[in-house]
Amino acid sequence: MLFHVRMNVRIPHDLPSEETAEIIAREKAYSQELQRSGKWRHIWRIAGEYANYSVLDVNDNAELHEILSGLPLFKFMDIEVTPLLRHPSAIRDDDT
Ligand SMILES: O=C(O)C[C@H]1C=CC(=O)O1
Repeated sequence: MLFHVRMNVRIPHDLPSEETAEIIAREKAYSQELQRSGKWRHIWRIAGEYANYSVLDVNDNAELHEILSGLPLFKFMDIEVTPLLRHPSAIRDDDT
């Protein structure tokens, strides 16, 4: 199942910089591992915002929730999820 996910990040300004850097490093490793596994298909920075648009390919809603709630930055994020399905006019074979 494909989901479009918008993640808006708001890290409190008073969080110590070492802690912020450590969380961001863990976030990067977590997301890159999921990208390598094929679960996290796309990640795009939204220009001018500390936010991203991502496409995740997961088995079900429960797996999506597990992945999103496991994000090291989860507690500093607002997340919007949109379920996707193949468009009847799509011509690419690899976008199901
Ligand atoms: O920077 C972001 O958009 C937040 C986050 C999501 C994946 C990742 O590596 O960082």
